[in-house]
Amino acid sequence: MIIECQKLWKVYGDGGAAFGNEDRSVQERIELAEKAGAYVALADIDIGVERGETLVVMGLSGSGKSTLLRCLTRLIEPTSGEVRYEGRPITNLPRTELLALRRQHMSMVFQNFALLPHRTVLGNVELPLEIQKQDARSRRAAALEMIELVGLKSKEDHYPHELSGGQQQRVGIARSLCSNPSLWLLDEPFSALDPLIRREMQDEVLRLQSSLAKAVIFVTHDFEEAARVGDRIAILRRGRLVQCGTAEELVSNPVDDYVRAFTAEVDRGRVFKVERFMERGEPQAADRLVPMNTSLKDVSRIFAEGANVLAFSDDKHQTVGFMRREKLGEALAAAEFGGPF
Ligand SMILES: Nc1ncnc2c1ncn2[C@@H]1O[C@H](COP(=O)(O)OP(=O)(O)OP(=O)(O)O)[C@@H](O)[C@H]1O
Repeated sequence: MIIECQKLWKVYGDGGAAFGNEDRSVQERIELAEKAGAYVALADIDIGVERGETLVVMGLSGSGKSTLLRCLTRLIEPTSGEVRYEGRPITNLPRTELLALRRQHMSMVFQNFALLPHRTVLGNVELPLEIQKQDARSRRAAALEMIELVGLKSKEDHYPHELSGGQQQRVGIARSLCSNPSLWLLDEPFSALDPLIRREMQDEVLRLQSSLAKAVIFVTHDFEEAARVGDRIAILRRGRLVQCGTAEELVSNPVDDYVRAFTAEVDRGRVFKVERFMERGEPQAADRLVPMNTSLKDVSRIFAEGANVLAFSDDKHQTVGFMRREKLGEALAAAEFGGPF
């Protein structure tokens, strides 16, 4: 794991010590603390993210998403529990070491872009390396590379106000990646963008993640976004981790109505992979071979383009299943309404 926490609590205000009695249940401890006048923002959270993995954190406003992100980097000090970076506890790391760890290995993208208005694109992107006291030449080279990577080549000398919202967030992304962090944190990075640009930016994150393989924690309110960018989704409710799993698991097996409400509006064809609907084995003939983790929606598109039989492969490119065009309707109905498959 790049970053993980165990039994993480953040309790604000007076009477916080009341939660500390581990003989009691988590719920009792929350009630004790709140009776004593404290506010429990995070209660007993265990979670971690591996290299190359994107964990999405979701929950209603005030459920503790930003607090969790900040406690993991100790931008907010946890009240109790352990945080480990690459297996090493950082909960008691001295201030200077913590700062160095953050600068070198962690970075964050914010909802409001947080760019410096009087600096150019280049000036903004190279800032983290300037803080690390890298020499001007090498930081400029690294920043230009990042600017190109996020598709803003030729905009190096522009100022933030000369850019669209989407472009400004690309600058935020380039800046956050410039120091080559292992842990990439994105706190509702696209909420201020309109839906089309938002999708484009989600694709951008997917593209960058597939080549850079960071450990990513991505906070969002939007389940469609979570399903698109996340390998796993963690749902928080009033500081507690209610459920953590793939989008498909949360949609097909929500633990309670709170989780169900998050997934209710989602396009299930996009979330469900064809793997659960395909017939096992090899077809006699197929028009195309497609990975079995393709969404049912994308499979429908391929059928719509004229295919009659599709074969599906596992991650070793072996054919493991197939689907005939006439089975698609049944699969889509099962995805939407449940049923045999
Ligand atoms: N310094 C503080 N003192 C007391 N309570 C706080 C403090 N900071 C945050 N809180 C409370 O902790 C809870 C969690 O806040 P947090 O910002 O993590 O929520 P969030 O899920 O990120 O919400 P949003 O989606 O609105 O950003 C909120 O109820 C908030 O009011």
